[in-house]
Amino acid sequence: MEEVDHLAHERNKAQFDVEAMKIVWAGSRHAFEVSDRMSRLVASDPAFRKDNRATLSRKELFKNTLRKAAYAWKRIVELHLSEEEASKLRFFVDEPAYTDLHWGMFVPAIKGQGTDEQHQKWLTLAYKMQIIGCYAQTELGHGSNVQGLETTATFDPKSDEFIIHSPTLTSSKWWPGGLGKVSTHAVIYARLIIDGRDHGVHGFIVQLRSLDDHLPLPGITIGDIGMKFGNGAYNTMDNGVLQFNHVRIPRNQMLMRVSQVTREGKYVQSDVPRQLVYGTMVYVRQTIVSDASSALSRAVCVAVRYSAVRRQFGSQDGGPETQVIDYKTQQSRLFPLLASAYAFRFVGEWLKWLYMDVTKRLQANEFSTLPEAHACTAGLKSLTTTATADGIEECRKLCGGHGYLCSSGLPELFAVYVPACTYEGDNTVLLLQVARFLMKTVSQLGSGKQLVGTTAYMQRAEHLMQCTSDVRSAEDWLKPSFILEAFEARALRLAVTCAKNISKAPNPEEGFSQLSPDLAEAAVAHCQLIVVSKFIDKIQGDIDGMGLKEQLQALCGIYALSLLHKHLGEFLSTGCITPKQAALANEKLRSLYAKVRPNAVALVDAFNYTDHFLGSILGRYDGNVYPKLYEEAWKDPLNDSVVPDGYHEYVRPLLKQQLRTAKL
Ligand SMILES: CC(C)(COP(=O)(O)OP(=O)(O)OC[C@H]1O[C@@H](n2cnc3c(N)ncnc32)[C@H](O)[C@@H]1OP(=O)(O)O)[C@@H](O)C(=O)NCCC(=O)NCCSC(=O)CCCC(=O)O
Ligand SMILES: Cc1cc2nc3c(=O)[nH]c(=O)nc-3n(C[C@H](O)[C@H](O)[C@H](O)COP(=O)(O)OP(=O)(O)OC[C@H]3O[C@@H](n4cnc5c(N)ncnc54)[C@H](O)[C@@H]3O)c2cc1C
Repeated sequence: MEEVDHLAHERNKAQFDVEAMKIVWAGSRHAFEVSDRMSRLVASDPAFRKDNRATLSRKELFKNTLRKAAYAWKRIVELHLSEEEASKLRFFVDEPAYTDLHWGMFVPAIKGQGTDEQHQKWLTLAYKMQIIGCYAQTELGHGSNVQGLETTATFDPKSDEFIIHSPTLTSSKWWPGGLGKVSTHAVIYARLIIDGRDHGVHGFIVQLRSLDDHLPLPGITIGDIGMKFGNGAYNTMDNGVLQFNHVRIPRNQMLMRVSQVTREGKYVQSDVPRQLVYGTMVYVRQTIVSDASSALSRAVCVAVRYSAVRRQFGSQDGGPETQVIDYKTQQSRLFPLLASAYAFRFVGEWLKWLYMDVTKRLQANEFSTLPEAHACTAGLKSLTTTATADGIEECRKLCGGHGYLCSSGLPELFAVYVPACTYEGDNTVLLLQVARFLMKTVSQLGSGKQLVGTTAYMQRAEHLMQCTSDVRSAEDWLKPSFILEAFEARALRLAVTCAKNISKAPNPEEGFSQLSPDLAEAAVAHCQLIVVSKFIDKIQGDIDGMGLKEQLQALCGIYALSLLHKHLGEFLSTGCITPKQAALANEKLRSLYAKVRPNAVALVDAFNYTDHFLGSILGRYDGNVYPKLYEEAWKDPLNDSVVPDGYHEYVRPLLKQQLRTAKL
């Protein structure tokens, strides 16, 4: 039977070259080709099927994940895939697994904090998966407060070993992914104790399980911490609990790039900043920003396609009803999310560049850009994951009742995604890190210190503190200079107000604590400015392809002006814009929605997602939603029999009783 594209009429309306946009979305032609090839490889292989996850029991689900991870590794080896290809393949398998932590944290922790010798020994094993590792930092009693960790690593000069110990219940490692059932090794974070002196938290490589029978080594207790939010979802991951009872490891298993312990038990701090112990978190936070654009774009792809398929009301003379995507309210909820998906993509690209740049500098012992890299990764991780988690849920609502079905793919996407607001740093805790950085920067204003990078705008404090916007028409709001000035003035004024209020407190720490809600808002304003400015930079760079610039300009305008609308109170109360200018911004926003409307389906096609990856009947490429939704319902195990199990025990007696009552 010939396949019908129910969305063809939408695709025909597109005013830009979708194939060219796919390259822009992917970052380069090469990235597009790798991504396209790997997604098809996964989608065409029945071993990677994932449509049954919500109905499997935890044990079946977990075993199935182990099977897929092993099979993925087999394919990676057989096909001689590069690191880039392998990581894309795992991405498209689309199932949280111990491998995420092995490749995503264990390997980077050793790479970033280990010495050359340690790389040689441990990375060689890890790259071949002859050992499997996880990242065990968080404890039952302490997650956000890394300095508060309780696990100890006490140096024993007699045997040249560290003794790893969990002194309390709250010091049990708790949460690390891959730990519960699979990892053979871990990078453990513990307090280094030498001769009774506490040198703070350091990383250690510890073997947890035997490589022969997988049993925990003596002195080690490990298990899974139990079911998590949602069916399927993150329950494919064995987040674990771990306790040590005086476990001995050789001295050379402390990660010694940042500081060393000598044979004699001398603690040596190199000139590398201590904060590099936190380096793996900086790396992962940076990857989380790109992942946010992937998760949000996926939800938006489902919601846009389905909104074009779904019709409600407005039928005239027996004609079709209105596509829900044509309702302005639907557009005002959906298009800012579409714009955010693109915005996060571009800021993620930039952040990756920033991270590489810092890494290069660190290698050359140049540490000056580390605080900014920390503030940017922490802030953007927080901003993008909060917006993405909220955005996925909004997309589910945008799909009406059918969005609540697991077959829409959205409940599972939300359940898998939402812990990103917590892991790798709670989002509020991270915003307060940005705020600390901002307060430091504000305190340097007027000192003659040259501000660079993402705080360079503060250099123009004198102007930004008193300027009023020159916007006179709705059209003016499309000009990058007007948008940037409004966002810069708002961010700076919020930060400066916080600094002034802190200075009134008895001491800075007390002031910071009292003002922390305002500080978190100032941090959000600063981070939104970064996203807006990187979007503008992207558009001002080289972009080839028919109509691409126009579409991206419209999306950038939607991103910025919808934020302006949402945070209007801040823009008005800080005097950055007038109520009249706010009304003009809203007028412009409406016209941008109209501009994007005919291109909406093509703009989500540019993400190049296969139906396998989307995992959503509502988001199917061909828009053939109703027959497939109907078909899918019959696959539910509850429909295996017409009369359900339990009818005879629990339903029939009730009905009989009612019959007797009725006869009375
Ligand atoms: C909140 C902080 C940052 C607090 O750090 P602190 O040293 O106690 O206190 P502070 O006075 O605020 O900071 C001291 C100083 O350290 C700086 N700093 C802090 N973090 C970094 C960094 N990463 N890079 C570079 N610099 C950093 C701060 O800016 C401070 O600098 P300053 O003294 O002001 O110049 C820290 O405890 C932290 O990062 N907590 C969050 C814990 C976290 O993210 N855990 C992640 C566990 S792994 C995980 O969740 C994996 C999930 C993976 C998955 O499944 O995908
Ligand atoms: C799915 C998942 C996977 C994980 N994987 C790993 C892993 O692989 N390895 C690992 O080591 N860890 C892992 N974690 C742990 C994770 O990193 C921590 O949960 C996270 O850092 C938050 O810490 P917490 O749980 O202690 O939150 P808490 O700090 O207890 O937060 C609770 C509340 O207190 C607030 N709060 C805390 N401190 C402050 C403050 N100073 N100021 C204002 N408000 C504050 C927070 O905003 C939050 O609202 C994982 C967690 C999850 C959910």
